Amino acid sequence: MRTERASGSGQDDRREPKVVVGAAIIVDGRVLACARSAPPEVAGRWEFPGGKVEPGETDTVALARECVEELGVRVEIGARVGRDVRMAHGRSVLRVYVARLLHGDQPKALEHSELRWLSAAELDTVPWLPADVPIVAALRPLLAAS
Ligand SMILES: Nc1nc2c([nH]c(=O)n2[C@H]2C[C@H](O)[C@@H](COP(=O)(O)OP(=O)(O)OP(=O)(O)O)O2)c(=O)[nH]1
Repeated sequence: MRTERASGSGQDDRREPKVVVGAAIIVDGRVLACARSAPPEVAGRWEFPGGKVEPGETDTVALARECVEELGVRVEIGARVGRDVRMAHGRSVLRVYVARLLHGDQPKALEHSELRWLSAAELDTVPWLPADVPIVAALRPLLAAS
């Protein structure tokens, strides 16, 4: 007989995965790629700016907050890029949206070690985090068309 495992908080392990949102900020056919500075196991890998959706936040609110915290920019969030990608043994998913810079804001590396604007042809020139790879593939035709 199958028994349900419970976590320390009393919730069972089949609850919805936590969502990490990322922003594919596109300007003139290039997307902003960001090199992680921490923690050590992912430092030097590249990602989309973003982070965990906190309780009570929508994806859009979380992404706008993270773009201010990490880059100092205001963004408008658009369409999804690719599908949710499972991470951390299925306990969380990565969900990426197209984003547009507002009010002439220019991204600054407030938390990342480096920022680069990559064209479709340059997407493979940086080592992306594993979960980002299928999303980068979905992004390529969008960049090429823009
Ligand atoms: N932001 C972001 N995180 C990603 C991407 N791809 C990927 O595997 N991740 C992973 C790395 C981290 O384990 C997790 C997000 O953690 P985070 O540290 O960015 O989130 P956060 O800003 O909310 O962090 P914190 O408040 O818990 O410190 O998702 C991506 O493209 N963007």
